[in-house]
Amino acid sequence: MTEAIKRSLRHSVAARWTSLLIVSFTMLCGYYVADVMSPLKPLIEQQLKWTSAEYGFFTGAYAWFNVFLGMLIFGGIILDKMGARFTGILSSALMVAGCAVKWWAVSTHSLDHAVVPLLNVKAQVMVASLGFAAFGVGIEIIGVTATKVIARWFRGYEIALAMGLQVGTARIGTALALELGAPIGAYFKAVGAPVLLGVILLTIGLVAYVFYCAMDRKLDKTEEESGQSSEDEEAFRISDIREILSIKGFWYITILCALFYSAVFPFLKYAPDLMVQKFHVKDSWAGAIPGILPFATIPLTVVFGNYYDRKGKGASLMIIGSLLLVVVHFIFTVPFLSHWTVALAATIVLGFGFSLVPSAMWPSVPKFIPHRQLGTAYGLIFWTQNLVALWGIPYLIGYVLDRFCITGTRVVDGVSSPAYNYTLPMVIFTCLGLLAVVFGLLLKREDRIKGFGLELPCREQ
Ligand SMILES: C[C@H](N)C(=O)N[C@@H](CCCCN)C(=O)O
Repeated sequence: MTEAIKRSLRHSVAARWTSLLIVSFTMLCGYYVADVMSPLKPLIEQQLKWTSAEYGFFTGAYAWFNVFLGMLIFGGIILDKMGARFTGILSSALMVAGCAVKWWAVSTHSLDHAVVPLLNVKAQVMVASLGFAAFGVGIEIIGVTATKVIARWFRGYEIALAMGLQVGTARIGTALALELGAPIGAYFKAVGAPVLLGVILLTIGLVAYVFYCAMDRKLDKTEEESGQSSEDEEAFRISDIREILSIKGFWYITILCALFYSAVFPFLKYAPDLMVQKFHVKDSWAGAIPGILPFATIPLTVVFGNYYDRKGKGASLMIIGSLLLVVVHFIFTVPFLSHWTVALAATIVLGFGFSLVPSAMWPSVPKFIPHRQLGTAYGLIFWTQNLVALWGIPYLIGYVLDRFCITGTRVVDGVSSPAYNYTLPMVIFTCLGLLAVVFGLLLKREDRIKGFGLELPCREQ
């Protein structure tokens, strides 16, 4: 056997980075579609006559199947049992199909005036929501798949930088959606236009993933030939779930993830309104300051990922990131700090927190979970995050706002809407951040006891 055959493909710099490029591109397309409807809310209300409640119903659909049908848990298990090729193609195809259904629903007139019996929901809203729910399964499972793919190719190399680059690239998709969604919709005078662009992008992403599959097959072959398949290739057993759940560090990182993202993702959904209600930003500029966040995180995630690879300190980075979150939310809580420059400065600091934690959290999991169980482990983490951060907390904040925070009525261009005091929701976000710090500290202590190596560099020196 020649030396060239003996070496696994993952030792090739070009192959490693090409695989990262491909899966990151597929993720970018997914993140574009995940966020493209947010800047279209006014157009949706004007053209499709959806109410805010209907828009909220649609937005929440993202997590329906993931959370209530446990699709993320099954997705993680399928990934460990069937591999990245099968799972990646399946989830990419699901994203395309879900987005196509959503596009059809918002573009057709055949659903006009139809209502779903018993549920009393407009048929158009329901079909678009079902499409978005299917897309939600696809994007979350491809997220788990991409993370495991990167962990496999970059083990012992620049794993945190690679995961940071993947997250940073995906955030370009978010930024494109926020920046381009409304202008494309306005140019074509159609909500469906930027959604159709999403279908096209996702189809290209699927084709790109098919190319990745060829590399993955080649990686399997070279790993086999070089005798490196070892425990990675052992079949996944259902009893592995028990094993994963018996690791205290796994619980700490899962809870930290749920708390941290609960203080970021739902906050971002309400941030434009907070800017208007507390910082007296004009309605038309509501999204300008929160919109800075994805841009700030693109380079920072990469910088912190690189730092973790070279210097380590993963648990400390997660604690610092969570602390920054507490500071930012506390600033947003203080009633007299209401100048827009405060909001701008706080959002930039939030960008640091929102980069520090993801750059350190995702590459830390392979330090204490064996590769063959990684899909299931990430699936369980994503499921908990979907349940708490993407479904439970947004619902709680909406309830708290309606029940306890209405202070009067605002009238803009002759249209009246409730005026809110955001102090209580911001106290909730601050507490979530504080709890994230506590679980970060617990994780660091567990790391010291068990020696996971979270404070050590990821890259073999
Ligand atoms: C929303 C999704 N479940 C999520 O957690 N996304 C993370 C990145 C996770 C992928 C890590 N390779 C995010 O910060 O967007």
